Amino acid sequence: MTYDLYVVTDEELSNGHSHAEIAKLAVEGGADVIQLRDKRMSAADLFAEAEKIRAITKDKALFIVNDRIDIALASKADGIHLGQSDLPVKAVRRLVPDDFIIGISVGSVEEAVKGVLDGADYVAVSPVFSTGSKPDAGEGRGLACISAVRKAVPKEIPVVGIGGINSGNISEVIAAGLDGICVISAVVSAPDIKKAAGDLREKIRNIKNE
Ligand SMILES: Cc1ncc(COP(=O)(O)OP(=O)(O)O)c(N)n1
Ligand SMILES: Cc1ncsc1CCOP(=O)(O)O
Ligand SMILES: [Mg+2]
Repeated sequence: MTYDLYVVTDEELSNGHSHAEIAKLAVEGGADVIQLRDKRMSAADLFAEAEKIRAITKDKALFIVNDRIDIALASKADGIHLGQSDLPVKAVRRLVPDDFIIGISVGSVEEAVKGVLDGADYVAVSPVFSTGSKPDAGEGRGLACISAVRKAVPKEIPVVGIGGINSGNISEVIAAGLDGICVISAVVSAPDIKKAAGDLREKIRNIKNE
């Protein structure tokens, strides 16, 4: 299981694609992880997209649901992504099977260490750079935060990063310590989602093999 290329869906930032269409094209391009993220859909509509994405990702990619443990469990997703203002990791850990993946957004070493102690399976430095894709994300934490978090958490815990990452800065974020990169616009807003995912994944693999 790898977190090399982690694609977060966003219908509003795509050129007319549904979450499931984005997921299908990204998986065809080689995405390792798909996160369903939508702050506006009804539970019924979100569940319908989640079921489609579960089928698309089966045996091909991990499927993570943002924020919503009800949708994640009901759709048999592989895991959930939680932020600092979402349900606490400890509370969700009590609800889910042992192999269920819990990811946590972190903006500091302290949040990363606490997240792992509470039971998170991966940490996401968030946001790495400032981004227009999440207006309330705040200021970028920068490369120093990546390096500090990577040093502070056990090597078995993947450290990914999100926010303003694209083909032009992958090298530096991986050099700083990221195990995988999470993107919205670099894939979802591209004219050819499959090609954008494929190009990014190839670049990540090449950098890691250098
Ligand atoms: C992989 C990944 N990292 C960070 C986030 C952001 O989570 P959060 O801070 O809870 O903000 P919202 O995405 O819920 O607006 C994420 N979703 N995925
Ligand atoms: C969901 C999320 N969480 C922190 S930044 C962000 C948005 C990332 O989008 P982009 O890859 O387009 O900067
Ligand atoms: Mg959240």
